[in-house]
Amino acid sequence: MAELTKGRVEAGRAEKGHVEEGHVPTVIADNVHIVYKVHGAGSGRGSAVSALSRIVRRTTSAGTREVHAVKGVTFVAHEGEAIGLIGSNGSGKSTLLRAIAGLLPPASGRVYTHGQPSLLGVNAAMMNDLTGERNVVLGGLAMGMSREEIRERYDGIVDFSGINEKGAGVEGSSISLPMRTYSSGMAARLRFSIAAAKNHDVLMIDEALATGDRSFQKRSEARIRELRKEAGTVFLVSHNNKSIRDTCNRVLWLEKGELVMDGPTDEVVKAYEASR
Ligand SMILES: Nc1ncnc2c1ncn2[C@@H]1O[C@H](COP(=O)(O)OP(=O)(O)OP(=O)(O)O)[C@@H](O)[C@H]1O
Repeated sequence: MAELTKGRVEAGRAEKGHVEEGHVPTVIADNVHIVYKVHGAGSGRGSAVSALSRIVRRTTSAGTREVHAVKGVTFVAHEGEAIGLIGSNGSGKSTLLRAIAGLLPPASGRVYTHGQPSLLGVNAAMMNDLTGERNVVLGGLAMGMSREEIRERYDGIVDFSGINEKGAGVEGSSISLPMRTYSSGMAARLRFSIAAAKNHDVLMIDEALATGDRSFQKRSEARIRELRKEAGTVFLVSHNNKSIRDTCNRVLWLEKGELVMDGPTDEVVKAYEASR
């Protein structure tokens, strides 16, 4: 399996003066293929007895199956773009996002990124037994903020999340309660708020907006627009076409791991909706 090549797009930076404003590349995916190897596929293959017998017979697992999740995807993302990823269930959206974040090595092809991409998933780790307050600090540190920056932005993060608002759950200051007492929506809001407090070169969001209520979604969409203005690139995976239309200026449409269409939001979403 080829190594993931994550080079900085120095060329884009170095030649910034020569590159048309707003066209500095931040992510280049060059014919990226991602293959999962699933061990223990097939009936009985996953049992301890069959694993032991394979060790004794020194055979490699006959039950290993490959899932070719992303097939030859190529695109260039630029500063200031918000790119939506759409497609049916299992079309490879999350896999492509994880590959851009450097969490999955391509079987072939390359991903070049400028700066450190941050993946904000609905499953981003939070410490359930710690209070929301402590999680803001830890999450901020994990995102690369200094303690000073976290102190400065703390109130903004909590206000943005709306965690302390009446009706968000427990009345009063929920931020001082352990995370395990939060609903999944409240936890997702806090995660988004922490990540959105920082300016990112490349921010990737996987369905995080789907969990908040409408007013939180509006705030999040506005913040994504701001992040774009601050010269970042935002990727958004969502099944909510409205969210994609309201937030993204460009859309990549994947089906069965292949890039079907790449273009302005309106055109691609229309074609996608017409195909269903
Ligand atoms: N960890 C894994 N191991 C093996 N196969 C996987 C793994 N994760 C995803 N897949 C497979 O890869 C393909 C693409 O999955 P992926 O989660 O990227 O799709 P998606 O477009 O994000 O789907 P959804 O819209 O349902 O979230 C699917 O066939 C899926 O079964």
